[in-house]
Amino acid sequence: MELKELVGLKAAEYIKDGMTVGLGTGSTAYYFVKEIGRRVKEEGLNITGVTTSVQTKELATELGIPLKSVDDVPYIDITIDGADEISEDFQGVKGGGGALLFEKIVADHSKRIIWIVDESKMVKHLGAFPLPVEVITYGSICLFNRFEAKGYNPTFRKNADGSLYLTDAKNFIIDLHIGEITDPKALAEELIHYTGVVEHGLFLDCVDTVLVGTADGVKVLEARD
Ligand SMILES: O=C(CO)[C@H](O)[C@H](O)COP(=O)(O)O
Repeated sequence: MELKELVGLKAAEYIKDGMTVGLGTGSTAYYFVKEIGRRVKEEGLNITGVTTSVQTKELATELGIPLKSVDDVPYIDITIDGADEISEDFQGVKGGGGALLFEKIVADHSKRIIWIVDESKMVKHLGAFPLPVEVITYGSICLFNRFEAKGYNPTFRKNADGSLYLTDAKNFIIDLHIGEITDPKALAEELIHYTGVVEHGLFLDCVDTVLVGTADGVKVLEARD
């Protein structure tokens, strides 16, 4: 079994009847959502899902998982999502799949967050993976130029056909190729203050548990210990 599937199935064990569950986005979260769909159908699992992207909403709907908008629940009990990089001190980069904005809104509304990754995502310091920044389309070239002047090596995210990628909220993504991020908190603070930046992919001090798929099985890392 693929490591992504292994952690996706393991994560589903954390879901109990009656929970409101944040459903993440990406190829790892896919296996989790599929398993939740199976349990809803075959075992009568009674949960309410809150999705983090149009892609996950379509999958969850197809699987028959009851859904609500994040605006219609008082809180989310637990959110299971993927990540692109997780540092030794449990800071994360997300948004490789383009869903960082909705993922962060759902994360902010969640009592517990579990990230599911294969071991290739666990790093000493963040920065090998490009850092996504979601920006409104108006003025995005001005922002791009400012990032370039800062030495952040920006690139506009594009689709396979070369057109500019649009997020679910109809914004652009500028990926920053910064290299090692020595002070993620300072960078997060800087990025969010550029006019036109909607959100960035630094997810700091938010994860509770990380499930890491390894060749020897799933490792459970508690971030708050
Ligand atoms: O943040 C994300 C989407 O915006 C994903 O969780 C992240 O990109 C990991 O995806 P995958 O499990 O496919 O590697």
